[in-house]
Amino acid sequence: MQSHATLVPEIAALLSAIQLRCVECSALYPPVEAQSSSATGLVPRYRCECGGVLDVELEFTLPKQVGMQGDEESWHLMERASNASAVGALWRQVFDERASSPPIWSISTDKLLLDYSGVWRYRELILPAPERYVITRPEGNTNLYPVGMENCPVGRIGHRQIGTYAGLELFFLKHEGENPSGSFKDRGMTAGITMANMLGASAVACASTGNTSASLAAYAAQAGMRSIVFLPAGNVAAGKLAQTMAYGATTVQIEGDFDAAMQLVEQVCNELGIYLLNSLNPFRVEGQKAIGFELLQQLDWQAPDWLILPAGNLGNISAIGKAFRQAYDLSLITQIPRIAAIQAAGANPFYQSYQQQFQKRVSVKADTVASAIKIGNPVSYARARAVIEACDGIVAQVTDEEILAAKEIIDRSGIGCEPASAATLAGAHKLVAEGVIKRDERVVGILTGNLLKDNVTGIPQQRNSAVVKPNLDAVRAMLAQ
Ligand SMILES: Cc1ncc(COP(=O)(O)O)c(C=O)c1O
Repeated sequence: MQSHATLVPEIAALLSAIQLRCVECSALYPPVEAQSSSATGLVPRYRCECGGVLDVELEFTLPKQVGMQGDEESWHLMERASNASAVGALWRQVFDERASSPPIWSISTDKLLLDYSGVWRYRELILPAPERYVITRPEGNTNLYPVGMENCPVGRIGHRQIGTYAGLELFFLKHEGENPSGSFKDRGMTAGITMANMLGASAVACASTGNTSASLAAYAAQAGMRSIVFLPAGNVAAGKLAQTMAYGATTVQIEGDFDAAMQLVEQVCNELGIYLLNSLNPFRVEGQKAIGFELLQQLDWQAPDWLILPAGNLGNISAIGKAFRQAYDLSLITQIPRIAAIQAAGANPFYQSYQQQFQKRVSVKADTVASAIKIGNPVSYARARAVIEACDGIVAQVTDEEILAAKEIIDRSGIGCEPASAATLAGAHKLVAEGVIKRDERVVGILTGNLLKDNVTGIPQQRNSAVVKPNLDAVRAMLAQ
């Protein structure tokens, strides 16, 4: 990484505006520290001295041109207005203007333009990086499918079986498997790799159950950086492993589980000066906040009653919970959704801890068919716990059978998802049946990964498929069966 002296002034200024706060003890740190003994010059900080994880703090500034009807002075007055809803309206204007994808090539200036339609639509709330350092595919801008039951006023016929299964009248699924590498990880990765780029990193690394590694490898390739990934051998779905290797990552398959890989990568990065891009890195969490902002904007800033999502390493719940809180503080919304985190019963440390009112942190030996959430000692435990407590959220668990039953419904509706994502629908089904979520409440569920990531687990290999002779009689006979 670059030394402090060689950081360009605009990056040095951005870094000095950012502080990292420990989620456990509130200690504050700069995002990078100069260390003369280090061969790399600048040392990024991922943890507090007390071992706690860190959270980005940054003051938000509206872009100047927005809401500037009069002179600059009146704009500043407006910006400082005590009328919170007026400020909320200004932010909404910024995000609404950017939501439609602009041309990415300007003939008049002969310049490539940054696509602001996805994650970077919210750049002031995520990472106000100078444009030329931003590494983006672009990502985000994923669909929010209305999937409510029969009497739902919107949505496709084939999708209603999802709402019927959940027992929800107004239900939406946001498909994060529609991101460039096929999972929500791309949202955090664009922010994380942009920070790596600003710091002049030449190599990046992560531990992964498969989706982070695929995303990291894709973005590192784009940035011209080396990527090194640590995977639990034999526990990564073939599609994810194929992506990771095809994008050129050095792939270290360790004889151990994800939790062991996570411990190892942290050591390796600290010792060898490689930039760490797990969600332990607080800038990954900042990028993933865009899921929360985007779904609120897609609902015209009318917050849903509930958000449901699968929970593994707990980075995503931390990010979306933070986004909801910030959207509320900026008067973009008037109510904070409750969050339901769903764990697989065989990989349920967060659920067990929740059952004990979070009095103690639990870790387990994880085992589930949903390999993406096969995690026994989640890194973002403290962040996620704070989110659940602040939003009156809940943590539930579902069995592998419930996950696979829900996956079949999502797949057969034509939307499709990977096994871990189906925990969302399995959780909705269970929580509505138990009366925790009411059937007339407005609910958004997150589908975290694409169906093609794992083309084996939970996919009937035989149904509706047969090899026949190439003639009409054979086809007739087959269809009649
Ligand atoms: C498809 C999928 N769903 C859910 C998760 C869990 O997200 P988190 O680890 O942020 O809790 C992951 C994490 O790898 C994932 O890949």
